[in-house]
Amino acid sequence: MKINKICCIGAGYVGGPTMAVIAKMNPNIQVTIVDINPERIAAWNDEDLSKLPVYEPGLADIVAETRGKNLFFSTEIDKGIDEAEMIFISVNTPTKTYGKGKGMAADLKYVELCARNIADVAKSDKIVVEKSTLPVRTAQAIKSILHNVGGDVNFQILSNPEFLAEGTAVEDLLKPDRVLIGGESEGAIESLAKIYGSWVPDNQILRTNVWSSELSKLTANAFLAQRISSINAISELCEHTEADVTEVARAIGMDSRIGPKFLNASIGFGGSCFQKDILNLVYIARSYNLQAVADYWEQVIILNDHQKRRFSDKMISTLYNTVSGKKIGMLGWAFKKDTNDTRESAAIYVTDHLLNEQAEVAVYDPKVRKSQMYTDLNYLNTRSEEENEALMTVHNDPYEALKDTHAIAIMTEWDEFKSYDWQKIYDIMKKPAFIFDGRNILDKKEMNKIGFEYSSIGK
Ligand SMILES: NC(=O)c1ccc[n+]([C@@H]2O[C@H](COP(=O)([O-])OP(=O)(O)OC[C@H]3O[C@@H](n4cnc5c(N)ncnc54)[C@H](O)[C@@H]3O)[C@@H](O)[C@H]2O)c1
Ligand SMILES: O=c1ccn([C@@H]2O[C@H](COP(=O)(O)OP(=O)(O)O[C@H]3O[C@H](CO)[C@@H](O)[C@H](O)[C@H]3O)[C@@H](O)[C@H]2O)c(=O)[nH]1
Repeated sequence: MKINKICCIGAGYVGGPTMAVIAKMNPNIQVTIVDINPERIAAWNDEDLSKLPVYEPGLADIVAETRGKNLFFSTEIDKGIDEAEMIFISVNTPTKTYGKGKGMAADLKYVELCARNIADVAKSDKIVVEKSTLPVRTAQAIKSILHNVGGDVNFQILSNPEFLAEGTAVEDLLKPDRVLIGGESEGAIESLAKIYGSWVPDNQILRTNVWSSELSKLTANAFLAQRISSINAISELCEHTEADVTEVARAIGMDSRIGPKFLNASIGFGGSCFQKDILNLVYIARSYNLQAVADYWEQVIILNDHQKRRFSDKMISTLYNTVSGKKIGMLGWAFKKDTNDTRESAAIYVTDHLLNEQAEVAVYDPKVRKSQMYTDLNYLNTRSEEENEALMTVHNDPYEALKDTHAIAIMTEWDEFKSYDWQKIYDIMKKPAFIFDGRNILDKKEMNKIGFEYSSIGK
Protein backbone atom coordinates (compact mmCIF):
# COMPACT_ATOMS: atom_id res chain seq x y z
CA MET A 1 0.00 0.00 0.00
CA LYS A 2 1.38 3.44 -0.87
CA ILE A 3 1.43 5.60 2.22
CA ASN A 4 0.62 9.29 1.79
CA LYS A 5 -0.77 10.03 5.22
CA ILE A 6 0.22 8.73 8.63
CA CYS A 7 -1.65 9.29 11.87
CA CYS A 8 0.01 8.67 15.24
CA ILE A 9 -2.22 8.35 18.29
CA GLY A 10 -0.28 9.60 21.33
CA ALA A 11 1.87 12.75 21.33
CA GLY A 12 4.21 11.68 24.11
CA TYR A 13 7.92 10.98 24.54
CA VAL A 14 7.77 8.36 21.78
CA GLY A 15 5.04 9.63 19.43
CA GLY A 16 6.42 13.19 19.28
CA PRO A 17 10.11 12.55 18.48
CA THR A 18 9.49 9.43 16.34
CA MET A 19 6.94 11.10 14.11
CA ALA A 20 9.00 14.29 13.88
CA VAL A 21 11.90 12.24 12.50
CA ILE A 22 9.65 10.24 10.14
CA ALA A 23 8.22 13.55 8.84
CA LYS A 24 11.70 15.07 8.41
CA MET A 25 12.95 12.05 6.47
CA ASN A 26 9.78 11.62 4.38
CA PRO A 27 8.79 15.11 3.20
CA ASN A 28 6.16 13.63 0.87
CA ILE A 29 4.25 11.94 3.67
CA GLN A 30 1.84 13.98 5.79
CA VAL A 31 2.21 13.01 9.45
CA THR A 32 -0.46 13.99 11.98
CA ILE A 33 -0.01 13.30 15.68
CA VAL A 34 -3.25 13.26 17.65
CA ASP A 35 -3.83 13.15 21.38
CA ILE A 36 -6.71 13.37 23.84
CA ASN A 37 -4.74 15.83 25.95
CA PRO A 38 -5.42 19.35 24.55
CA GLU A 39 -2.70 21.01 26.68
CA ARG A 40 -0.10 18.63 25.31
CA ILE A 41 -1.17 19.33 21.73
CA ALA A 42 -1.19 23.09 22.41
CA ALA A 43 2.36 22.81 23.78
CA TRP A 44 3.51 20.93 20.67
CA ASN A 45 1.99 23.74 18.59
CA ASP A 46 3.50 26.53 20.70
CA GLU A 47 5.39 29.18 18.74
CA ASP A 48 7.95 29.21 21.54
CA LEU A 49 9.91 25.99 20.93
CA SER A 50 11.22 25.95 24.50
CA LYS A 51 7.65 25.10 25.54
CA LEU A 52 7.47 21.79 23.65
CA PRO A 53 6.20 19.16 26.12
CA VAL A 54 9.18 16.88 25.54
CA TYR A 55 12.73 18.12 26.00
CA GLU A 56 15.21 16.22 23.82
CA PRO A 57 18.44 17.60 22.36
CA GLY A 58 17.88 18.40 18.66
CA LEU A 59 14.12 17.89 18.73
CA ALA A 60 13.08 21.55 18.61
CA ASP A 61 15.05 22.07 15.39
CA ILE A 62 13.30 19.17 13.67
CA VAL A 63 9.88 20.35 14.84
CA ALA A 64 10.70 23.86 13.59
CA GLU A 65 11.68 22.42 10.22
CA THR A 66 8.63 20.18 9.70
CA ARG A 67 5.74 21.59 11.74
CA GLY A 68 3.02 23.08 9.55
CA LYS A 69 4.65 21.58 6.44
CA ASN A 70 4.18 17.84 6.75
CA LEU A 71 4.00 17.45 10.54
CA PHE A 72 0.82 18.38 12.39
CA PHE A 73 -0.35 18.13 16.00
CA SER A 74 -4.08 17.91 16.58
CA THR A 75 -6.82 16.86 18.98
CA GLU A 76 -9.02 15.78 16.07
CA ILE A 77 -8.45 12.07 16.56
CA ASP A 78 -11.26 10.79 14.34
CA LYS A 79 -10.23 13.00 11.44
CA GLY A 80 -6.60 11.88 11.78
CA ILE A 81 -7.62 8.21 11.74
CA ASP A 82 -10.05 8.63 8.86
CA GLU A 83 -7.54 10.32 6.57
CA ALA A 84 -4.51 8.08 7.19
CA GLU A 85 -3.54 4.85 5.46
CA MET A 86 -1.21 3.95 8.33
CA ILE A 87 -1.96 4.51 12.03
CA PHE A 88 0.62 4.21 14.79
CA ILE A 89 -0.61 3.51 18.31
CA SER A 90 1.86 5.21 20.62
CA VAL A 91 -0.13 5.65 23.80
CA ASN A 92 1.03 4.94 27.33
CA THR A 93 0.94 1.39 28.68
CA PRO A 94 1.63 1.89 32.40
CA THR A 95 1.66 -0.78 35.07
CA LYS A 96 -1.89 -1.55 36.22
CA THR A 97 -2.88 0.15 39.46
CA TYR A 98 -6.09 -1.81 40.02
CA GLY A 99 -7.72 -5.23 39.66
CA LYS A 100 -6.13 -8.39 38.28
CA GLY A 101 -2.42 -7.97 37.69
CA LYS A 102 -2.29 -4.78 39.82
CA GLY A 103 1.30 -3.62 40.23
CA MET A 104 2.58 -6.06 37.57
CA ALA A 105 0.67 -6.29 34.30
CA ALA A 106 0.64 -3.56 31.65
CA ASP A 107 -2.59 -1.57 31.60
CA LEU A 108 -3.85 -1.95 28.04
CA LYS A 109 -7.00 0.15 28.38
CA TYR A 110 -5.57 3.07 26.37
CA VAL A 111 -4.43 0.75 23.60
CA GLU A 112 -7.82 -0.94 23.49
CA LEU A 113 -9.55 2.46 23.33
CA CYS A 114 -7.38 3.33 20.33
CA ALA A 115 -8.27 0.06 18.60
CA ARG A 116 -11.98 0.69 19.19
CA ASN A 117 -11.62 4.27 18.00
CA ILE A 118 -9.96 3.08 14.79
CA ALA A 119 -12.61 0.40 14.30
CA ASP A 120 -15.42 2.95 14.73
CA VAL A 121 -13.99 5.57 12.43
CA ALA A 122 -12.19 3.70 9.63
CA LYS A 123 -13.96 3.66 6.28
CA SER A 124 -10.99 2.48 4.21
CA ASP A 125 -8.25 -0.15 4.64
CA LYS A 126 -5.60 0.67 7.25
CA ILE A 127 -2.27 -0.60 8.47
CA VAL A 128 -2.27 -0.38 12.26
CA VAL A 129 1.18 -0.24 13.85
CA GLU A 130 1.80 -1.08 17.50
CA LYS A 131 4.44 1.45 18.55
CA SER A 132 3.66 1.24 22.25
CA THR A 133 5.46 -1.47 24.21
CA LEU A 134 2.97 -4.30 24.55
CA PRO A 135 2.83 -7.74 26.13
CA VAL A 136 3.45 -10.59 23.73
CA ARG A 137 0.20 -11.58 21.96
CA THR A 138 -1.46 -8.15 22.24
CA ALA A 139 -1.74 -7.94 18.45
CA GLN A 140 -4.24 -10.78 18.74
CA ALA A 141 -6.52 -8.63 20.92
CA ILE A 142 -6.18 -5.60 18.63
CA LYS A 143 -6.95 -7.76 15.62
CA SER A 144 -10.00 -9.22 17.29
CA ILE A 145 -11.38 -5.77 18.16
CA LEU A 146 -10.72 -4.36 14.70
CA HIS A 147 -12.19 -7.32 12.89
CA ASN A 148 -15.26 -7.60 15.03
CA VAL A 149 -16.23 -3.94 15.14
CA GLY A 150 -14.82 -2.64 11.92
CA GLY A 151 -17.36 -3.75 9.29
CA ASP A 152 -15.79 -4.79 5.99
CA VAL A 153 -12.68 -2.63 6.24
CA ASN A 154 -9.42 -4.58 5.95
CA PHE A 155 -6.85 -4.07 8.75
CA GLN A 156 -3.24 -5.25 8.82
CA ILE A 157 -1.51 -5.20 12.19
CA LEU A 158 2.21 -4.68 12.61
CA SER A 159 4.40 -4.60 15.69
CA ASN A 160 7.11 -1.93 15.48
CA PRO A 161 8.50 -1.42 18.98
CA GLU A 162 10.58 1.66 19.69
CA PHE A 163 14.09 1.38 21.13
CA LEU A 164 14.98 5.06 21.59
CA ALA A 165 16.35 6.13 24.94
CA GLU A 166 15.34 9.47 26.39
CA GLY A 167 17.97 12.18 26.29
CA THR A 168 19.32 10.72 23.03
CA ALA A 169 15.98 10.18 21.27
CA VAL A 170 16.79 12.14 18.11
CA GLU A 171 20.22 10.56 17.74
CA ASP A 172 18.77 7.08 18.36
CA LEU A 173 16.00 7.67 15.82
CA LEU A 174 18.35 9.01 13.17
CA LYS A 175 20.87 6.20 13.66
CA PRO A 176 19.02 3.24 15.12
CA ASP A 177 20.93 0.00 15.81
CA ARG A 178 17.96 -1.69 14.14
CA VAL A 179 14.32 -1.13 13.29
CA LEU A 180 12.11 -4.08 14.15
CA ILE A 181 8.93 -4.85 12.21
CA GLY A 182 6.80 -7.86 13.09
CA GLY A 183 3.83 -8.83 10.98
CA GLU A 184 1.93 -11.39 8.95
CA SER A 185 1.39 -9.46 5.74
CA GLU A 186 4.49 -8.96 3.65
CA GLY A 187 2.86 -6.03 1.86
CA ALA A 188 2.15 -4.20 5.11
CA ILE A 189 5.66 -4.93 6.43
CA GLU A 190 7.23 -3.53 3.26
CA SER A 191 5.02 -0.40 3.37
CA LEU A 192 6.44 0.40 6.79
CA ALA A 193 9.97 -0.70 5.88
CA LYS A 194 9.87 1.76 2.96
CA ILE A 195 9.17 4.66 5.32
CA TYR A 196 12.17 3.78 7.52
CA GLY A 197 14.14 2.91 4.39
CA SER A 198 14.36 6.59 3.50
CA TRP A 199 17.14 6.84 6.08
CA VAL A 200 17.82 3.41 7.65
CA PRO A 201 19.88 0.87 5.63
CA ASP A 202 17.74 -2.11 4.68
CA ASN A 203 19.99 -4.64 6.44
CA GLN A 204 19.17 -2.89 9.71
CA ILE A 205 15.43 -3.26 9.19
CA LEU A 206 14.61 -6.58 10.77
CA ARG A 207 11.44 -8.42 9.75
CA THR A 208 10.03 -11.03 12.16
CA ASN A 209 6.72 -12.56 13.13
CA VAL A 210 4.48 -10.38 15.32
CA TRP A 211 5.06 -12.34 18.52
CA SER A 212 8.85 -12.28 18.26
CA SER A 213 8.71 -8.54 17.71
CA GLU A 214 6.46 -7.91 20.72
CA LEU A 215 8.57 -10.16 22.96
CA SER A 216 11.89 -8.74 21.71
CA LYS A 217 11.01 -5.31 23.08
CA LEU A 218 10.35 -6.60 26.60
CA THR A 219 13.44 -8.81 26.36
CA ALA A 220 15.73 -5.98 25.24
CA ASN A 221 14.66 -3.84 28.20
CA ALA A 222 15.00 -6.77 30.59
CA PHE A 223 18.57 -7.46 29.39
CA LEU A 224 19.56 -3.78 29.61
CA ALA A 225 18.13 -3.37 33.10
CA GLN A 226 19.71 -6.65 34.16
CA ARG A 227 23.15 -5.26 33.31
CA ILE A 228 22.52 -2.27 35.58
CA SER A 229 21.31 -4.44 38.45
CA SER A 230 24.30 -6.73 37.93
CA ILE A 231 26.85 -3.92 38.19
CA ASN A 232 24.91 -2.34 41.05
CA ALA A 233 25.04 -5.65 42.93
CA ILE A 234 28.80 -5.69 42.43
CA SER A 235 29.00 -2.04 43.58
CA GLU A 236 27.81 -3.05 47.04
CA LEU A 237 30.42 -5.76 47.21
CA CYS A 238 33.06 -3.22 46.13
CA GLU A 239 32.12 -0.98 49.03
CA HIS A 240 33.05 -3.82 51.41
CA THR A 241 36.24 -4.96 49.71
CA GLU A 242 38.13 -1.84 48.53
CA ALA A 243 37.53 -2.86 44.93
CA ASP A 244 36.44 0.06 42.74
CA VAL A 245 33.32 -0.58 40.64
CA THR A 246 34.49 1.74 37.83
CA GLU A 247 37.69 -0.26 37.52
CA VAL A 248 35.78 -3.54 37.64
CA ALA A 249 33.34 -2.30 34.97
CA ARG A 250 36.22 -1.25 32.72
CA ALA A 251 37.97 -4.57 33.23
CA ILE A 252 34.95 -6.71 32.39
CA GLY A 253 33.71 -4.38 29.64
CA MET A 254 36.90 -4.92 27.66
CA ASP A 255 35.85 -8.52 27.19
CA SER A 256 34.18 -8.22 23.79
CA ARG A 257 31.58 -10.77 24.83
CA ILE A 258 30.46 -8.46 27.64
CA GLY A 259 31.06 -5.05 26.04
CA PRO A 260 31.56 -1.68 27.75
CA LYS A 261 28.10 -0.09 27.58
CA PHE A 262 25.47 0.06 30.31
CA LEU A 263 27.86 -0.77 33.11
CA ASN A 264 27.62 2.48 35.08
CA ALA A 265 26.85 1.72 38.70
CA SER A 266 24.25 4.17 39.95
CA ILE A 267 21.55 5.08 42.38
CA GLY A 268 19.40 2.54 40.51
CA PHE A 269 17.65 2.74 37.18
CA GLY A 270 14.56 4.89 36.72
CA GLY A 271 12.45 5.88 33.74
CA SER A 272 9.05 4.86 32.55
CA CYS A 273 10.15 1.64 30.84
CA PHE A 274 12.53 -0.71 32.63
CA GLN A 275 10.52 -1.42 35.76
CA LYS A 276 7.19 -1.49 33.95
CA ASP A 277 8.39 -3.80 31.21
CA ILE A 278 10.16 -6.25 33.52
CA LEU A 279 7.14 -6.42 35.83
CA ASN A 280 5.11 -7.15 32.75
CA LEU A 281 7.52 -9.87 31.67
CA VAL A 282 7.33 -11.41 35.14
CA TYR A 283 3.54 -11.26 35.02
CA ILE A 284 3.42 -12.93 31.62
CA ALA A 285 5.79 -15.69 32.76
CA ARG A 286 3.65 -16.31 35.86
CA SER A 287 0.50 -16.38 33.72
CA TYR A 288 2.05 -19.34 31.85
CA ASN A 289 3.02 -20.83 35.24
CA LEU A 290 6.74 -20.37 34.52
CA GLN A 291 7.73 -19.57 38.10
CA ALA A 292 11.50 -19.98 37.70
CA VAL A 293 11.50 -17.62 34.72
CA ALA A 294 9.39 -15.08 36.59
CA ASP A 295 11.55 -15.24 39.73
CA TYR A 296 14.73 -14.83 37.69
CA TRP A 297 13.62 -11.54 36.12
CA GLU A 298 11.92 -10.24 39.24
CA GLN A 299 15.30 -10.21 40.94
CA VAL A 300 16.39 -7.36 38.63
CA ILE A 301 13.69 -5.17 40.18
CA ILE A 302 14.34 -6.36 43.73
CA LEU A 303 18.02 -5.44 43.42
CA ASN A 304 17.13 -2.04 41.94
CA ASP A 305 14.80 -1.23 44.84
CA HIS A 306 17.55 -2.33 47.22
CA GLN A 307 20.05 -0.01 45.51
CA LYS A 308 17.80 3.06 45.92
CA ARG A 309 17.06 2.18 49.52
CA ARG A 310 20.63 1.54 50.53
CA PHE A 311 21.65 4.92 49.08
CA SER A 312 19.32 6.83 51.40
CA ASP A 313 20.10 4.48 54.31
CA LYS A 314 23.79 5.20 53.84
CA MET A 315 23.12 8.95 53.86
CA ILE A 316 21.26 8.68 57.13
CA SER A 317 23.82 6.45 58.85
CA THR A 318 26.70 8.65 57.67
CA LEU A 319 24.95 11.77 58.94
CA TYR A 320 25.27 10.40 62.49
CA ASN A 321 22.09 8.33 62.19
CA THR A 322 19.75 11.26 61.96
CA VAL A 323 18.71 13.72 59.27
CA SER A 324 15.87 15.16 61.32
CA GLY A 325 15.79 18.94 60.85
CA LYS A 326 18.84 18.79 58.54
CA LYS A 327 18.78 20.45 55.14
CA ILE A 328 19.79 18.11 52.32
CA GLY A 329 20.54 19.52 48.87
CA MET A 330 19.42 17.39 45.97
CA LEU A 331 21.00 17.88 42.56
CA GLY A 332 18.82 16.45 39.83
CA TRP A 333 15.27 15.13 39.74
CA ALA A 334 15.08 13.73 36.19
CA PHE A 335 15.66 9.96 35.87
CA LYS A 336 18.72 10.63 33.68
CA LYS A 337 20.43 13.63 32.11
CA ASP A 338 19.16 15.53 29.07
CA THR A 339 15.49 14.82 29.68
CA ASN A 340 12.71 16.51 31.63
CA ASP A 341 11.09 13.12 32.28
CA THR A 342 10.87 12.12 35.94
CA ARG A 343 8.93 8.89 35.78
CA GLU A 344 10.26 6.35 38.31
CA SER A 345 13.23 8.60 39.03
CA ALA A 346 15.27 7.43 42.02
CA ALA A 347 15.18 11.04 43.29
CA ILE A 348 11.49 10.67 44.14
CA TYR A 349 12.02 7.62 46.34
CA VAL A 350 15.16 8.90 48.02
CA THR A 351 13.40 12.19 48.83
CA ASP A 352 10.41 10.34 50.24
CA HIS A 353 12.67 8.27 52.47
CA LEU A 354 14.56 11.34 53.68
CA LEU A 355 11.31 13.21 54.40
CA ASN A 356 10.12 10.23 56.45
CA GLU A 357 13.20 10.84 58.56
CA GLN A 358 12.16 14.50 58.91
CA ALA A 359 14.87 15.94 56.71
CA GLU A 360 14.30 19.13 54.72
CA VAL A 361 15.11 18.58 51.07
CA ALA A 362 16.08 21.42 48.70
CA VAL A 363 16.02 20.39 45.04
CA TYR A 364 17.52 21.82 41.89
CA ASP A 365 17.12 20.34 38.40
CA PRO A 366 17.92 22.25 35.21
CA LYS A 367 14.91 20.99 33.24
CA VAL A 368 12.22 19.65 35.55
CA ARG A 369 9.41 21.96 36.59
CA LYS A 370 8.65 22.54 40.25
CA SER A 371 5.01 21.47 39.82
CA GLN A 372 6.19 18.14 38.36
CA MET A 373 8.38 17.45 41.41
CA TYR A 374 5.46 17.99 43.79
CA THR A 375 3.18 15.88 41.60
CA ASP A 376 5.73 13.04 41.74
CA LEU A 377 6.06 13.22 45.50
CA ASN A 378 2.34 13.64 46.17
CA TYR A 379 1.62 10.64 43.96
CA LEU A 380 3.30 8.39 46.54
CA ASN A 381 0.62 9.42 49.04
CA THR A 382 3.05 9.16 51.96
CA ARG A 383 2.01 12.48 53.55
CA SER A 384 -0.26 15.42 52.80
CA GLU A 385 0.47 17.84 49.95
CA GLU A 386 0.91 20.62 52.52
CA GLU A 387 3.52 18.58 54.39
CA ASN A 388 5.39 17.86 51.18
CA GLU A 389 5.41 21.56 50.34
CA ALA A 390 6.67 22.43 53.80
CA LEU A 391 9.45 19.83 53.78
CA MET A 392 10.66 20.03 50.18
CA THR A 393 11.68 23.28 48.49
CA VAL A 394 12.50 23.69 44.82
CA HIS A 395 15.05 26.19 43.55
CA ASN A 396 16.00 27.77 40.23
CA ASP A 397 19.56 28.39 41.37
CA PRO A 398 21.74 25.45 42.50
CA TYR A 399 23.81 27.56 44.89
CA GLU A 400 20.65 28.75 46.61
CA ALA A 401 19.46 25.14 46.94
CA LEU A 402 22.78 24.06 48.45
CA LYS A 403 23.18 26.95 50.91
CA ASP A 404 23.30 25.83 54.55
CA THR A 405 22.92 22.15 53.66
CA HIS A 406 24.48 19.38 55.72
CA ALA A 407 24.77 17.11 52.71
CA ILE A 408 24.30 16.96 48.96
CA ALA A 409 22.82 14.02 47.08
CA ILE A 410 23.61 13.85 43.37
CA MET A 411 20.71 12.08 41.73
CA THR A 412 21.07 12.86 38.01
CA GLU A 413 24.27 12.99 35.97
CA TRP A 414 23.61 16.43 34.41
CA ASP A 415 26.90 17.67 32.85
CA GLU A 416 26.57 21.10 34.44
CA PHE A 417 26.98 19.62 37.94
CA LYS A 418 30.59 18.74 37.13
CA SER A 419 31.54 22.32 36.35
CA TYR A 420 30.06 23.96 39.44
CA ASP A 421 32.32 25.98 41.74
CA TRP A 422 32.63 23.26 44.37
CA GLN A 423 34.84 25.39 46.60
CA LYS A 424 32.09 28.01 46.71
CA ILE A 425 29.54 25.29 47.49
CA TYR A 426 31.73 23.95 50.29
CA ASP A 427 32.00 27.43 51.75
CA ILE A 428 28.22 27.92 51.95
CA MET A 429 27.49 24.50 53.48
CA LYS A 430 27.38 23.38 57.11
CA LYS A 431 30.46 21.44 58.25
CA PRO A 432 31.35 18.69 58.00
CA ALA A 433 30.05 18.95 54.44
CA PHE A 434 28.98 15.65 52.89
CA ILE A 435 28.49 14.70 49.25
CA PHE A 436 26.71 11.48 48.27
CA ASP A 437 27.39 11.08 44.59
CA GLY A 438 24.75 8.68 43.26
CA ARG A 439 26.19 8.99 39.75
CA ASN A 440 29.96 8.90 40.35
CA ILE A 441 30.42 12.13 38.39
CA LEU A 442 32.75 14.06 40.70
CA ASP A 443 36.42 13.46 41.40
CA LYS A 444 36.93 12.04 44.89
CA LYS A 445 40.45 13.41 45.31
CA GLU A 446 39.41 16.92 44.28
CA MET A 447 36.41 16.88 46.58
CA ASN A 448 38.50 15.61 49.52
CA LYS A 449 41.06 18.32 48.82
CA ILE A 450 38.37 21.00 49.16
CA GLY A 451 37.35 19.42 52.44
CA PHE A 452 34.22 17.46 51.56
CA GLU A 453 33.37 14.10 53.08
CA TYR A 454 32.73 12.45 49.72
CA SER A 455 31.15 9.08 49.06
CA SER A 456 30.04 7.53 45.81
CA ILE A 457 28.68 4.25 44.56
CA GLY A 458 30.85 1.14 44.62
CA LYS A 459 34.09 2.68 45.82
N1 LIG B 1 9.45 6.91 26.87
C1 LIG B 1 10.30 6.17 26.20
O1 LIG B 1 11.49 6.43 26.14
C2 LIG B 1 9.81 4.95 25.45
C3 LIG B 1 10.70 4.31 24.57
C4 LIG B 1 10.25 3.18 23.87
C5 LIG B 1 8.95 2.74 24.04
N2 LIG B 1 8.12 3.38 24.89
C6 LIG B 1 6.72 2.91 24.96
O2 LIG B 1 5.94 3.78 24.13
C7 LIG B 1 4.63 3.97 24.68
C8 LIG B 1 4.36 5.45 24.89
O3 LIG B 1 5.28 5.94 25.84
P1 LIG B 1 5.48 7.51 26.09
O4 LIG B 1 6.63 7.63 27.00
O5 LIG B 1 5.46 8.21 24.78
O6 LIG B 1 4.11 7.84 26.86
P2 LIG B 1 3.51 9.28 27.19
O7 LIG B 1 2.68 9.12 28.41
O8 LIG B 1 4.58 10.31 27.13
O9 LIG B 1 2.54 9.58 25.94
C9 LIG B 1 1.36 8.88 25.68
C10 LIG B 1 0.32 9.85 25.12
O10 LIG B 1 -0.81 9.10 24.70
C11 LIG B 1 -1.98 9.89 24.93
N3 LIG B 1 -3.16 9.03 24.93
C12 LIG B 1 -3.50 8.06 25.82
N4 LIG B 1 -4.65 7.47 25.44
C13 LIG B 1 -5.04 8.06 24.30
C14 LIG B 1 -6.14 7.86 23.41
N5 LIG B 1 -7.07 6.91 23.64
N6 LIG B 1 -6.26 8.66 22.31
C15 LIG B 1 -5.33 9.62 22.08
N7 LIG B 1 -4.25 9.84 22.86
C16 LIG B 1 -4.10 9.06 23.96
C17 LIG B 1 -1.70 10.55 26.27
O11 LIG B 1 -2.51 11.69 26.46
C18 LIG B 1 -0.19 10.87 26.14
O12 LIG B 1 0.02 12.19 25.66
C19 LIG B 1 4.61 3.13 25.95
O13 LIG B 1 4.07 1.87 25.64
C20 LIG B 1 6.08 3.00 26.31
O14 LIG B 1 6.33 1.82 27.04
C21 LIG B 1 8.51 4.48 25.57
O1 LIG C 1 24.92 2.11 32.82
C1 LIG C 1 23.83 2.59 33.11
C2 LIG C 1 22.87 2.97 32.14
C3 LIG C 1 21.65 3.50 32.55
N1 LIG C 1 21.38 3.68 33.88
C4 LIG C 1 20.07 4.22 34.30
O2 LIG C 1 19.06 3.43 33.72
C5 LIG C 1 17.89 4.21 33.49
C6 LIG C 1 17.43 4.07 32.06
O3 LIG C 1 18.37 4.66 31.18
P1 LIG C 1 18.28 4.53 29.60
O4 LIG C 1 18.07 3.13 29.23
O5 LIG C 1 19.44 5.22 29.03
O6 LIG C 1 16.99 5.43 29.26
P2 LIG C 1 15.47 5.06 28.85
O7 LIG C 1 14.93 6.25 28.17
O8 LIG C 1 14.75 4.50 30.02
O9 LIG C 1 15.63 3.93 27.72
C7 LIG C 1 15.35 2.55 27.95
O10 LIG C 1 13.97 2.30 27.87
C8 LIG C 1 13.38 2.68 26.60
C9 LIG C 1 11.90 2.48 26.74
O11 LIG C 1 11.49 1.18 26.50
C10 LIG C 1 14.02 1.85 25.50
O12 LIG C 1 13.44 2.20 24.25
C11 LIG C 1 15.53 2.09 25.48
O13 LIG C 1 16.13 1.27 24.49
C12 LIG C 1 16.09 1.76 26.86
O14 LIG C 1 17.49 2.07 26.91
C13 LIG C 1 18.28 5.65 33.86
O15 LIG C 1 17.83 5.95 35.15
C14 LIG C 1 19.79 5.63 33.80
O16 LIG C 1 20.37 6.60 34.62
C15 LIG C 1 22.32 3.31 34.83
O17 LIG C 1 22.08 3.45 36.03
N2 LIG C 1 23.53 2.79 34.42
